[in-house]
Amino acid sequence: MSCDAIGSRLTARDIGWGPNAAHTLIEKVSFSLDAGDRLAIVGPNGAGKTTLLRCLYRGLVPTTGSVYVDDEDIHALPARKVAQKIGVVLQEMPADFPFTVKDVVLMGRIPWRVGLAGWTDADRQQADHALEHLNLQHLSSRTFSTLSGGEKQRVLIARALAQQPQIIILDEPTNHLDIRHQLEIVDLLSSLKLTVIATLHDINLAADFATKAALMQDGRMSAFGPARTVFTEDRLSGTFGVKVRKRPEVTSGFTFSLAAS
Ligand SMILES: Nc1ncnc2c1ncn2[C@@H]1O[C@H](COP(=O)(O)OP(=O)(O)OP(=O)(O)O)[C@@H](O)[C@H]1O
Repeated sequence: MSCDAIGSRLTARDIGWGPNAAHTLIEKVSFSLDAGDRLAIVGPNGAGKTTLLRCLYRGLVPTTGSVYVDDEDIHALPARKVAQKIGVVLQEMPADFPFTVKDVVLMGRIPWRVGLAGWTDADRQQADHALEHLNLQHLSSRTFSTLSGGEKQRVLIARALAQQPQIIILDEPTNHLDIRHQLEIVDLLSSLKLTVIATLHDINLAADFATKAALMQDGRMSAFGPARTVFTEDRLSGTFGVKVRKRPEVTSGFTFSLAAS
């Protein structure tokens, strides 16, 4: 079942991308994840986090460098093969989607479909399992576009799980969620054996969730490593230009305030 799937290794080597030769948005990004790692990417608005994610899931072809999943260069693989390995949950929500929740989750099975065959029993089981995992069974017949932002987000995560990927990439997955659902999603992602890569704006949530962390600043990955070594007062204040204090009694208890000018 989707929740028992094992993650893959992912290696990014010297990734760079820009809309044209004179304009680079990310440069020389290199890092390596072991199977089952959970990477939190944090950084200021416009630092290049989403652009990096796009290169990692083959949404953009990097202008330099390569991305490997278990030694296979994803940009040399057909899109369908990559979709069998990497599930993606993006920030943009389809606004007017005339499908039920169950239909949307079943769409996660498209990379596994053979020819024009309809959904198989295995497809339906995977979709049901993902719906259960996200506590969404009661919404399965609702039209997706009638859901709240938080409910939509959970459906899109269920769709990614139904895809049975080894790696799941999420762009600000807790954005639309209230605090309880934020914690539930982070808990769920942490309970998977998959390799997970997520951009997050909440540093404390990121510190709780991540085995590895990366700081992005001005298109560069300025720090990467075990979360506890990356999330330090000095590094965070240098990256965000704010005063950062760590509360010693809590593992992930950072407080933030504007630095005196
Ligand atoms: N196709 C593009 N052409 C030109 N500029 C772009 C393009 N895509 C993104 N940008 C710009 O590149 C910068 C980085 O964007 P990106 O979305 O990767 O940042 P981010 O770190 O994810 O930001 P946020 O935290 O605000 O979501 C931004 O200034 C953005 O406007």
